[in-house]
Amino acid sequence: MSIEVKNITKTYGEQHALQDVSFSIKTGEIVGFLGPNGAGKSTMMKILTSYLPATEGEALVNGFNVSEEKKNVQKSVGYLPEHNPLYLDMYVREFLQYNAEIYGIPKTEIDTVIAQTNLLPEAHKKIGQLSKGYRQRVGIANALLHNPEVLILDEPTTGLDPNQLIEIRDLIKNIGSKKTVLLSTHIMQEVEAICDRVIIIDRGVIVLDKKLSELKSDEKQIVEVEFDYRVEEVALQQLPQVSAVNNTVGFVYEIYFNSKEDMRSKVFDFAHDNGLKILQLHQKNPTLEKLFTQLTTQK
Ligand SMILES: Nc1ncnc2c1ncn2[C@@H]1O[C@H](COP(=O)(O)OP(=O)(O)OP(=O)(O)O)[C@@H](O)[C@H]1O
Repeated sequence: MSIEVKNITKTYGEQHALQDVSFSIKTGEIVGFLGPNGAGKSTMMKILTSYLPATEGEALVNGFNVSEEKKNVQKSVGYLPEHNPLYLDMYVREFLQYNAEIYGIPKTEIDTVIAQTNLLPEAHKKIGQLSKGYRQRVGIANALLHNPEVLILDEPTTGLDPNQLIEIRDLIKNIGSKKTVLLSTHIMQEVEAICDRVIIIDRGVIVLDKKLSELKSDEKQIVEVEFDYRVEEVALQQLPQVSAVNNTVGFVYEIYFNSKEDMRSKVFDFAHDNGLKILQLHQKNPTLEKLFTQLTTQK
């Protein structure tokens, strides 16, 4: 096991941030830690990186106890905190070099992580001059410097534009093929795009822990599409096996299909036949959406 959490409770004064939380993550898994604001995601991640002590319970990372073997835990974990702390006046390479020196990491690793995170075209710039997406890459490169077995990423894609979002998701997926990854998010699509498994937490309590493959609905799917122009909902309802169409915002539509087959190609053909351009197109898992709403809505 890469991560083992056993009955962790964390209180801040009167505030119960985590209550009797247990889960384990196998080596090589990419797990999404999903929950609404204030659910306890960052608190759990800080405990797993030995940054915060738990009030009760025990956690092991890479076999090391987070409260008793902090050094070994930190060697095993790469951590990207929620507000990615960077020195904006430093150049990318200088920043990575600075951190490598502090932790006694050979200089050769700098080129490795720059290549791994596709930072090379921006590596000569000051961090303050980089886009948010590239700053996230610097944060991830920094987390990878000591070649840790486990990566803990706290909301790695918050605030990114759609292109950067796709790039960072691809990067995490790629890294996840070699390492164990725990990433927090409050975006369901994120989990579907990147993760093997989802753990949903709400008000400090785990309310669901399942593999995504177990959650996939066989008969239903939602296709979310953004066109470059307005489309009548009735026109989309003519697509095969449509049960409902919902214009969520602007030219973005959710199309509910009763079908096992991937219906994105049908939506693509529809756009082509009607002279429309597709700006975004993806499938959503109605089961996960429904579960998230059911499990995290204030009772
Ligand atoms: N240092 C602190 N002192 C007091 N309360 C805190 C502290 N840090 C977090 N909390 C509280 O603990 C709860 C869990 O917070 P946490 O930041 O872990 O949630 P989160 O799921 O990461 O939220 P978000 O998605 O908004 O980042 C919240 O109610 C928060 O206000």
